Amino acid sequence: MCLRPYPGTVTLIATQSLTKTYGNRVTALSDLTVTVEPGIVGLVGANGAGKSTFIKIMLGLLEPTGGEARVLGLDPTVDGHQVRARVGYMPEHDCLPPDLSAAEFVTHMGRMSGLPKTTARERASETLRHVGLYEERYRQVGGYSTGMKQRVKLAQALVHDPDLLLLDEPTNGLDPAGRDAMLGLIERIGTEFGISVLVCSHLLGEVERICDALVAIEGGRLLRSAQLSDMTAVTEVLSVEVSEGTDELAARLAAVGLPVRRDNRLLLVPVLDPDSAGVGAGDSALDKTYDLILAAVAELDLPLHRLDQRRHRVVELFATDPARVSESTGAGTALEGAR
Ligand SMILES: Nc1ncnc2c1ncn2[C@@H]1O[C@H](COP(=O)(O)OP(=O)(O)OP(=O)(O)O)[C@@H](O)[C@H]1O
Repeated sequence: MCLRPYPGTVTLIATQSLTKTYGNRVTALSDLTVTVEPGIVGLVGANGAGKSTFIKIMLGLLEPTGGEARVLGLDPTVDGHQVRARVGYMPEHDCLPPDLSAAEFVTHMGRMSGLPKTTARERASETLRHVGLYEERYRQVGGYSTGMKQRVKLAQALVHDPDLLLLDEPTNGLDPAGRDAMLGLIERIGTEFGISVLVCSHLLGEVERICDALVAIEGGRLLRSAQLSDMTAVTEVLSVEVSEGTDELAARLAAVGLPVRRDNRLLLVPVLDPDSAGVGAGDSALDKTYDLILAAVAELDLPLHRLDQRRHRVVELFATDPARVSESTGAGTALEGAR
């Protein structure tokens, strides 16, 4: 695999009012206008949000019913072949022939992408080594674990050395160790090999771990597209957690003029208004707020567990129905579909 920088100035994906309706009944994508720049980008949304539909349109496998799309400057509805020559695709569901070895299958996919026979064989070995399956490459795929099958799916997407990888729920079915390994691989593909990656997922924790930017969709509509750092910018609220005496501390903070809101074990304290009486000239309102909290904790002699400036969370972008947000996956917050 050759080392190279991201194809810097090329916009990876651009859509204008992209719409896809299935059979005049289900609108999977609705008037979606978005631009995706090079890097590792997360396409996040609950199950049924339209992520797979988006990927299939980008690959030229589905026709949109309205609007336009460009992938690496190409129109997938007319240049599907050229798009697929430059883009690797890892589908969500199991699609591997059980009676072929990984080496045979990945070589075959390389041939399908137009590589000559010997090159395809060499590239298959190299790619399988890269995903950690070199020793096992002559075993039949049917006997592989889920984690190994996911790696074969990743290898076949990489075999023709694409400029862009489209990965649909790449950690599907993996245990925590397998998930970590897969995320590590995706990160290396982006950072070491300079291949841009669009990762579709309903697991916010995962994409937050490895992505530079996120495109968030809900019900086929764009919620937001931005750098991850912009989505998790600091707020004007401090979080305080003490191991005991939370009620006492809340009362003391209120008494010194800090309005407090309780969120389970946390006390949330807005940063003082810079013009308020307690903030002297030369003091920053933030420092003053920290000082008042630390003084209250010290006076009450409480064990301070945490004190920091609260950040926005990506999950705040999505509908706040708690039934559709679950923290129980081991991969951070998961967005649950409405269906
Ligand atoms: N071939 C199809 N015919 C009819 N409706 C479809 C078809 N494919 C998808 N849909 C519907 O379109 C909507 C978007 O589906 P899509 O698979 O793109 O979402 P997704 O975000 O990828 O979800 P998942 O992760 O569950 O696949 C859903 O309501 C889905 O039921």
